[in-house]
Formats: sequence, C-alpha cells, structure tokens
Amino acid sequence: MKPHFDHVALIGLGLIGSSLGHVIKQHGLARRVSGTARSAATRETAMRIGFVDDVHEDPADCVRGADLVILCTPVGTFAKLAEQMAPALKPGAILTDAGSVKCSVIEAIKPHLPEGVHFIPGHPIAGTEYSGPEAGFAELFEGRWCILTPLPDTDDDALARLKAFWEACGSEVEIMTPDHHDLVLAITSHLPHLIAYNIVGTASDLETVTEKEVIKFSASGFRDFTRIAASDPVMWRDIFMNNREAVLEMLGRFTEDLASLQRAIRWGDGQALEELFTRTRAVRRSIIESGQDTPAPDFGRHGVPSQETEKPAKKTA
Ligand SMILES: NC(=O)C1=CN([C@@H]2O[C@H](COP(=O)(O)OP(=O)(O)OC[C@H]3O[C@@H](n4cnc5c(N)ncnc54)[C@H](O)[C@@H]3O)[C@@H](O)[C@H]2O)C=CC1
Ligand SMILES: O=C(O)C(=O)Cc1ccc(O)cc1
Repeated sequence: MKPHFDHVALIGLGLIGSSLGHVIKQHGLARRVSGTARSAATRETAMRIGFVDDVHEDPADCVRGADLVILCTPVGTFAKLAEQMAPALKPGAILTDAGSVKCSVIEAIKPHLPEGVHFIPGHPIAGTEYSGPEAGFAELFEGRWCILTPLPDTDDDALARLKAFWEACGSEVEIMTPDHHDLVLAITSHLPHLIAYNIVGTASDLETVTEKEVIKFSASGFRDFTRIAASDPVMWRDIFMNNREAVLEMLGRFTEDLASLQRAIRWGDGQALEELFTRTRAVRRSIIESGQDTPAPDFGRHGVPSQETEKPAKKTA
C-alpha cells in the first residue's frame, strides 16, 4: 500500500498506540513511525517488538517533523501534552487523538494549537481490557467504527486524509459532532463500564459471601462483567472525570429504569419483566446481525489487565 503519511508520531505506546504502530507497519501506511513513552522499559519494549522506528521520552522530540500526530494516552493527559508538543508541531501537520471522550478533549487541546496545524478529534471504537505496549495487535481496528468529530473550521482535505488513514487501518469512519459522540458513548460504553466496576465492587464487598465463592460460582454473566471491570483504572478514571454531564444524564435514566424493574419484582409483575427481556433480546440480535459482535482475537491478550503499565521514570537529582 502507498504510504498515507511520511512520518507518524504516536504519543503513548499502550494498547491503542502499539496497535496503530503494528497496523501502520503491516500495511506500510507511513515511511517512519516515532513513539513517546515516559518509561525506559516501555520504550525498550516498543523497539524490541518493532512497531516503532524510534522512541523518545520528550513528546516534543517525537512530533518534530511528523505530518500525523496521534495522542494515545489517557484523556486527562492531553492538555499538558498539547502544551509540551505545540512548539515542535510542523505547520500543515494533522493532530488527532484516540480518546474516548471528545468535548473536553477539544477544550483541553484547542488553547495550545499553533497556527496551521489541523486538529481533528477521533475515537476508534475498538479495544480490549488489556493495556500496555505488549497488548497491541494490527487487527484491532478491523471491521470496527472510528468516529471523527471535526470542528466547524476543519480543513476538508485534512479530514479526507485522516479518514482514508483509518480506512486503511481497517475501520469504517463515521463523522459526528463532539456533543453527540459524548452522549452516544456515555450509554454504549461509559455506563456499561461503570455498571461493571460497580457490580464487581459490590460482589467483592459482600461480607456474607467469600471472595473464593465469588470466583468459584461466578456464572458467565458475572464473568463478563469482570472482564470489563479489569480495564485500565487510570484511563477509565479520566473518562468519567471528562464526560461528567453525559454520564450523569444517562445514569439518571438508568437508575429510573432500574427502579421500575425493582417495582416489577416487588409486585410480581412478570409481564413487565418478560416484555423488557424480549425487547433487549432483539437489540442483541441486531448487534450480531451488524457484525459488531466479534470478540477481539486472542493475540490481543498479552498486555496487563487491571493495573497501570507504565510509571513515570523516577527523577534523578
Ligand atoms: N483501551 C481501549 O479499549 C480503548 C482506549 N481508547 C482511548 O485511547 C487512549 C489510550 O488508551 P490505551 O492505549 O488503551 O491505554 P494504555 O493504558 O494501554 O496506554 C496508555 C499509555 O499512555 C501512557 N501515559 C500515560 N500518561 C502519559 C503521559 N503523560 N505521557 C506519555 N505517556 C503517558 C501510559 O503509561 C500507557 O503506557 C485513551 O485516551 C483511551 O480513552 C480508545 C478506544 C479503546
Ligand atoms: O473491551 C471492551 O469491551 C471495550 O468496550 C473497549 C473499548 C473501551 C473504550 C473505548 O473508548 C472503546 C472501546
């Protein structure tokens, strides 16, 4: 495939950054791929696996001369990274991100944007509960959606180039406004994670049921929740801190609906339960028919679930 960009810079080399490195290399989408990571261990791992050509500790060194820069760190880091990178960004470069939230990301980055840099927020709806540089794989984005939320003044040509890049990574691209993105993802991704974190937390807090029993008798429903609740704590802390309004709106609706289920159980209203369960089964069928149900393949399971993978390098005096 003809390179889409000459030089791509990946800021953050976890699941998303390493998967992008792999797919860019596999399909020859760039002549050179640079990466930033805070720790020497992550930089060494990235070079050993070979999904980048060079690594840097300083994000400004990484983006110098790059024509596509992709932020792949937790969304709470974006403002500081944008400030650090700004003086080194090349005029005409495209700056994008993979963050799971869009409105607050735009607010965080826009004040630092130098003149002539095309900023196009993005979000691949593709992931696993694994994190770190060993979790990535080239097929992560295949058949998955990637949402782009261009700003009113986004350059058409830059948008077309970024869209073509994501398509070459295997994704289908959908364009929407940042507000709409945050509302849709609040119900389809953020709330399900909150519910998973909550139910696994509740189960582990139960005094009358031992942790051993929770593990031993976990039916597949609970096990599915534990997979989601093993997702990176820092990444998800940042998502909830940065999509507050939309998550609270959806949580309000969710708790109202939960209360009506509680009422149906209390008053023995089996018909209400059956009607809802029939409706939800149809939703599941539609997802299967749309082809969005394929789980991430096993080769995406080499990272680290449920713990931060890269600690910042200790400062030496
Ligand atoms: N994990 C998933 O399933 C998906 C994640 N996303 C988004 O993509 C972004 C990256 O997520 P993952 O790759 O999954 O996370 P990850 O935890 O696997 O990787 C993030 C990397 O960034 C590093 N990092 C943190 N702060 C940094 C800083 N200030 N400077 C440099 N590096 C720093 C971390 O140490 C880690 O190595 C997040 O914004 C997340 O919301 C989007 C789609 C799916
Ligand atoms: O592993 C899962 O179930 C996910 O939901 C992955 C995921 C996590 C965060 C995103 O912003 C998009 C996709």
